[in-house]
Amino acid sequence: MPAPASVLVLNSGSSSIKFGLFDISAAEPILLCSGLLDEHQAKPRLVVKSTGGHVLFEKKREASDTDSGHLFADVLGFIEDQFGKGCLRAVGHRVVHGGPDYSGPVALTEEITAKLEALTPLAPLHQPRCLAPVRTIRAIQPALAQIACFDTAFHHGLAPPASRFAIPRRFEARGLRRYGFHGLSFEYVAGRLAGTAPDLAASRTVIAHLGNGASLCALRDGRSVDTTMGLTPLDGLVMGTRCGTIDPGVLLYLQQHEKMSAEAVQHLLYHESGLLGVSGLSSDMRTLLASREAAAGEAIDLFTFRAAQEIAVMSNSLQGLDCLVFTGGIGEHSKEIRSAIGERLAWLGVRIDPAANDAARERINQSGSAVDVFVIPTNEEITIARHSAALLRKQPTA
Ligand SMILES: Nc1ncnc2c1ncn2[C@@H]1O[C@H](COP(=O)(O)OP(=O)(O)O)[C@@H](O)[C@H]1O
Ligand SMILES: CC(=O)OP(=O)(O)O
Ligand SMILES: [Mg+2]
Repeated sequence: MPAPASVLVLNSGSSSIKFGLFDISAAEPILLCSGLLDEHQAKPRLVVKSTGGHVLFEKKREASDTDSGHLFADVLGFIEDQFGKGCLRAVGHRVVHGGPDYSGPVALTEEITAKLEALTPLAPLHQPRCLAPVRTIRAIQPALAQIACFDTAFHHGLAPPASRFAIPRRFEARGLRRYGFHGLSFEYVAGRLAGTAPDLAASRTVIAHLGNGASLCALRDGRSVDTTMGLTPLDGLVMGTRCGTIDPGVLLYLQQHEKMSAEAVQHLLYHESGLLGVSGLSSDMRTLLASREAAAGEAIDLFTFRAAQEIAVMSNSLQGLDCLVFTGGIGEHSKEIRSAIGERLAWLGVRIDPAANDAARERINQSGSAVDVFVIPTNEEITIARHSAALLRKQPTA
């Protein structure tokens, strides 16, 4: 049997690397196998599984393997062995920041890769992790097409005042504005919502992507009109290790009075803050939920307080709230967090049904709730596969 035309999708998040291999010979990509490297684990391993859940390939990440480059070389080797030489048509990458220029996927040339690498200061936790595999794969298979799909693209239509910062206008001309992230996730979830509840497709919807990184998107007619992340993925909600929205005076204080360098402040806000900083224990919500320590409870409390607060802000941008959707590692798996956020939003008419919430059903609101509430597992990988396949059809030599 000839090897199926396929696309390898890489989704490099802040705490995990996910990948999927998709057969793209039909109109809708079909998953052939998937992999995960969860960096919350003490000894991270890349585990590749068949769609039936069988482990096909396992690889320990070496301590020296800081950018996971060798893992991708192994993954390419595994794909050739398992699915045949020449089946790969392209690698589709999640690239977190697309800057002002990209409103959709793009075939990665050397020039574009360098331009995206230059955006590293705007997403220091993600951009190098997303782009390192591009260089590794180019070194191994220079002729293989590589395609970037951006977190920022879904929010490209954001307009003032939502996109504007209250700083002198000359900085806006230099690109300092709200870009927003998690767009591949919001795009997928909005599509699923439209399929599941077509009457809600045009409604005033807030999608809460709650993972290690966390952000909200306010959607009207399925399009992003506001979002909590800004120029960088540091803004908005409390995250695993990121602070979210903070008085900018804190940054000045740290530099001027604590005598911290800009690099030290950056490290503090991206790597040592959020759930980890407040709990002093862990960035992993599972660990905090299982802990009896008071500081763990306080970190969870701040997380749900800020999430509910920002959902109210997004509802104001929409002038009301018809539908709330939870997604991301925490949003999909934690009934406790969904319930706590729902309780804080009771004044907005959110009523979560405890039994439906416990069972993580797709719809979890009570029948009398003014707001429809859903849990929709995200799938950034298939979104990237769809975009990559579409670009290959348009530009077969991509
Ligand atoms: N069963 C669970 N209960 C609570 N939190 C969970 C559960 N499973 C996963 N999580 C949380 O999801 C987070 C990872 O989310 P995910 O969206 O996969 O991360 P990333 O931002 O790296 O893509 C972890 O930090 C973990 O705290
Ligand atoms: C943009 C972002 O924060 O992504 P992640 O949640 O994967 O870290
Ligand atoms: Mg993610």
